[in-house]
Amino acid sequence: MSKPSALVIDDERDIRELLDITLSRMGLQVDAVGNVADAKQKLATQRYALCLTDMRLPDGSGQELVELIARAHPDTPVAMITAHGNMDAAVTALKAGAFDFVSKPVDLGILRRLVQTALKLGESRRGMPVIDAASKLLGNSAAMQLARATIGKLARSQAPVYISGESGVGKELAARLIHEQGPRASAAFVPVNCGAIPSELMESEFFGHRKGSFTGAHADKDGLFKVAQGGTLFLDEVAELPLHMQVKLLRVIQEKAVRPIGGRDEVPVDVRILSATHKNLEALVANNTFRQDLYYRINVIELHMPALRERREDVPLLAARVLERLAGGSDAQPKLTPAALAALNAYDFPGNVRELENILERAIALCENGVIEAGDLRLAAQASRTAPNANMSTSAASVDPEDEDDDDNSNGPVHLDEYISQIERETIEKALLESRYNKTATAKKLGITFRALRYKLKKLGID
Ligand SMILES: Nc1ncnc2c1ncn2[C@@H]1O[C@H](COP(=O)(O)OP(=O)(O)OP(=O)(O)O)[C@@H](O)[C@H]1O
Repeated sequence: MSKPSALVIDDERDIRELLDITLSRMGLQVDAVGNVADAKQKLATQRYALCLTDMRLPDGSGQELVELIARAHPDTPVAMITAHGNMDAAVTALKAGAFDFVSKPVDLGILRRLVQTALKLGESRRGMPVIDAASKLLGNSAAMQLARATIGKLARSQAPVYISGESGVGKELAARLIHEQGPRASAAFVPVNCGAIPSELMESEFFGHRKGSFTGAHADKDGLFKVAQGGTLFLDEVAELPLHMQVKLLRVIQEKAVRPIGGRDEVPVDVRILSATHKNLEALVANNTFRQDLYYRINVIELHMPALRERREDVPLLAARVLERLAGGSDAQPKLTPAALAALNAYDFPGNVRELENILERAIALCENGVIEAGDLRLAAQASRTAPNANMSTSAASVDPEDEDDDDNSNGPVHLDEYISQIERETIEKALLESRYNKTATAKKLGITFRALRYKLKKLGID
């Protein structure tokens, strides 16, 4: 098999030579040129497995080359060599389609990893197993098809992606797919809920610590960046990062290196950062609770996951798959009556796909003979407390003939639901008080996950 080839564009002879030697030792055949015109000529005649370009060139800019390659040779990964600390140039290049950047003076360890990632992108084009995204991130609506196509493209880049969208829309699922479809798939995907780590433990959790660096540090501990080495770190609920951690994270992204607590040296890290929050991060930047510079760096590319009510046509497919999964392969899979399906189709789903899953799980428990009636969905009572569009929710409830006389029936199921909610609310409020409003401790006390607690707080309108 012929060697993969690389094109290096830098006007400094020393750097060209250094890159040439390093890449040649990695088994690449290297062409090294010193300006834009020569680079264009090479690109017109040969296919490259990788391009590395300097930012400032005598007859133009590296940015111009990045744009040209993204447009005319989209299969060729191009990385920008930036001046130390010039993240603005790196972000601009990533936005234009560069797959990564490396800053000067070039750290050879980081460069080697970058090259390996680029070569893997080539391998993935040559028949590595293809992930069927449509069977994981379900939905045939135009919005979901676009989301899946965007995810496929983002998987090829190393740029930080910020995934926005309401709670339960599938942000984590999207992040997993970006990881699984990309060159980092064989390394770890490490999701971390930034709201669930106590502020004082955060630095040690992220960066690790050395034995004896603080009371209780009985042994060396690897941080999450180390665990995710070569893979992806997914910062869920990134808005919950305290300001002191935001500063530290910014440095890591810039330097591509971490320093464990008590450690003397910085350790290079090769981790792609994906982040998400259901909060409006831009608004948090505006009121100074989230650093603008960090926002700018984690949000190089934004992927917006649409709310379920904006793609109602996906509800029947999602409902069918959830029922299938909950039935666990048994033949006695519960069925929705047409009225129940109509009620779901008209419902607003403030908690999105996660809420749909919860509704169906509860309906399976409530229904008789494996037939889910509209009343088993309990949409009306739930919607009156949570749906932003109460009219829509009421119309959903009216699809169910059984619910029509519920108002006159004080023993009816809606009242049972409210009674249960009341108990839930009291129990959660008591646990919150006892845990001094620490949500992680509250969730532990209640024996539920942090996410489940957050969902219930939202559902019950507890602030
Ligand atoms: N398009 C989809 N197809 C199949 N399942 C989905 C889809 N979207 C979401 N889900 C499911 O809904 C649930 C919630 O998804 P996920 O945790 O990815 O949402 P999220 O946006 O990260 O939520 P949060 O903001 O609360 O962290 C999961 O069980 C996930 O598998």
